Amino acid sequence: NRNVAKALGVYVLYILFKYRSTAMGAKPRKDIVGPRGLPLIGNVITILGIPRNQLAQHNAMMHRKYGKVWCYTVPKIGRIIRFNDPDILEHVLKTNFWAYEKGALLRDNVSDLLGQGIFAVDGHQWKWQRKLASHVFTVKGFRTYTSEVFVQEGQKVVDYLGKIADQGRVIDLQEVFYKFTLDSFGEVSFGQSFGCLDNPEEDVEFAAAFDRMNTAVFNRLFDASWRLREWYTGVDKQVSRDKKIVVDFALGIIRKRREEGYNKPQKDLLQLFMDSEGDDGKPLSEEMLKDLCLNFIIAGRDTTAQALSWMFYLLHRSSVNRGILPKLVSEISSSLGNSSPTYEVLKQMKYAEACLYESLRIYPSVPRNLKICVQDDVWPDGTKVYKGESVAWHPWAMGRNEAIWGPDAEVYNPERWMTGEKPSSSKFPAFHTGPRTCLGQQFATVEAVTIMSLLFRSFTFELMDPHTEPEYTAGLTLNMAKGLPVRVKRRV
Ligand code: HEM
Repeated sequence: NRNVAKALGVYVLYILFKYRSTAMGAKPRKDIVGPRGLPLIGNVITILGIPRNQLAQHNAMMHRKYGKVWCYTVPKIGRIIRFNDPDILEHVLKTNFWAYEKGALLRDNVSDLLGQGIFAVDGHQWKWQRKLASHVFTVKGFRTYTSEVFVQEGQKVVDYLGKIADQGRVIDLQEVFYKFTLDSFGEVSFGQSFGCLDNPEEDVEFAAAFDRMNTAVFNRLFDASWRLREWYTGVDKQVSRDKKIVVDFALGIIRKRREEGYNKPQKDLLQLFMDSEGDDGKPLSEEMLKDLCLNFIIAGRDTTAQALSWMFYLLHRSSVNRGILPKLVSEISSSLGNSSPTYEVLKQMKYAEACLYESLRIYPSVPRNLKICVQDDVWPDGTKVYKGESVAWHPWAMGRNEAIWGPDAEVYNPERWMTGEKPSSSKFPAFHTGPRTCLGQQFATVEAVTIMSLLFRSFTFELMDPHTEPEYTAGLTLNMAKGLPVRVKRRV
């Protein structure tokens, strides 16, 4: 009837007026700057128009235009407030930690890959997993065990690169680092390597499946209708197949361990978790053991391999300060000589650590991040954040921000880390900060310093293209799209 039609018309006009420049559902706000959006859909068209591998650059450009806090709106997610400031980061990730969560939307998008593991969950679920995992990392002997694994797997890389050097071949160093970190993780997590370095020229099924899932999951974060898209394109079937490969692998190892028991002197991650209790005082379920181990592999494999790749790029690119590499090589030879690296010696190699962290400042393996506000909040600069709004920060943009790092922010200068006063984790958030800070920072640092020591002690490297910055792939982490082709020579 006419009255209903009239009421509907008025309602539509009201909605169109209310959401004239924001996505439907996002609270319209005049107190915060950002690009004007379209009625009902907000800024979604602009966002989708940004090439996925240019998100970091785009975000840095927007901060230059709008300052340290700006926002946009998209359907389903609502308002996303972006910031680029250590004080705000400290507030969001530390001071007012409980006011922000990863949220159900993220959990839903990534559940195929992360299940109910530590990375994906919030609140009580996260708290007890964090407590358990933190305990495992401080178990006596775990550090020694892991550094022995790094040396053992690193030696395989040295043997392989020796052959490549003798053949005069060009090699993708990033791929070698992926194999090294995955095999090391296999040993550390499950007491068995994935075998990538035993036959480095061949693909390993687990790694290939894992990589495809990673890409599929990342693409979901940009697409509210991903279920439909994946069904239409058949990606859903591929994801199911890949998930089965990854999950069967992990469950197979867990079941075998249950049947055969464990009698090695050093416990791997799986055994440490199997010997622990859940928050209900009972042993962990198979499902939880699988999620925990897979979350650790996800956390540590790509991040560390990429950090190594970007560091090798920065150390060899044409614009590098020529004094850095000789200083690093000299520290390696004076600390190690010809002996095998040990945890204690590696921890003393401060210049090697500085080279790694300086690289992570410019190329953080996790370049962007986002949380959902679950309690209204006010930031130190006065910005109001309402429940349901998302907040996002960009370690990539923060590392290049002159207001944070000074006019030479874009220069690779490990000396920044040698002054005795380390930058706070809010200024350098490559490993996150606050209660959810990375549990594997020491692990990753020792792993990276081990492999770089072994490699620089035996080889020299030459980039095939030292003048061009490698392109990134669209992904949760900063992968080089075409790898890092290098020529390797034996050091004379
Ligand atoms: C260069 C290497 C690494 C970088 C740059 C890095 C960075 C990060 C970042 C940014 C987070 C926060 C992610 C988020 O919650 O959104 C994180 C969390 C985490 N990382 Fe790392 N990570 C590295 C290596 C590792 C390694 C080797 C391990 C394991 C041995 C590890 C274990 C974890 C775990 C368990 C968490 C989750 C902590 C929690 O939610 O309470 N990471 N890492």
